[in-house]
Amino acid sequence: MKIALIAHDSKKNEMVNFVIAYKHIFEKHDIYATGTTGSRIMMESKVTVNRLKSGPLGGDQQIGSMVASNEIDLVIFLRDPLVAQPHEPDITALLRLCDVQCIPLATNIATAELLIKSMERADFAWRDIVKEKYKYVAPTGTEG
Ligand SMILES: O=C(CO)COP(=O)(O)O
Repeated sequence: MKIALIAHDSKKNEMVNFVIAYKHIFEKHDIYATGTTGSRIMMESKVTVNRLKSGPLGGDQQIGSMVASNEIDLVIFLRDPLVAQPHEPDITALLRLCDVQCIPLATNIATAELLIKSMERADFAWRDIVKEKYKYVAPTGTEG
């Protein structure tokens, strides 16, 4: 499965500790993360991460694009609900796309734990069926 991990600054320690605690699960999956979150996770947990751009520089939109193509199976986005972000429209768009595509989304650590434990139990097997059904096929005749 492909898991996206994103954390705002005040939640980055929580995210790193979460990945360390469930390292045995995260190691079995493809992890994608926004820039700074990804660096912290890689440095402190040694879990391999596909790092995208930093959130405010387009990282949330990169993950949103993967969600729109139904490529991401789980999004864990530890948001800071008390601090306004300069890229709030990108954040809202990503959350909206998760709902559009019915992608499991955790925005706090309590839900993240429930979802990661359910992934360990293979409760996410339905995602393989959905991905196959809605596989993105690039339109033809658009090149050049
Ligand atoms: O801003 C973010 C999500 O909106 C997170 O980005 P970073 O992981 O680069 O800090």
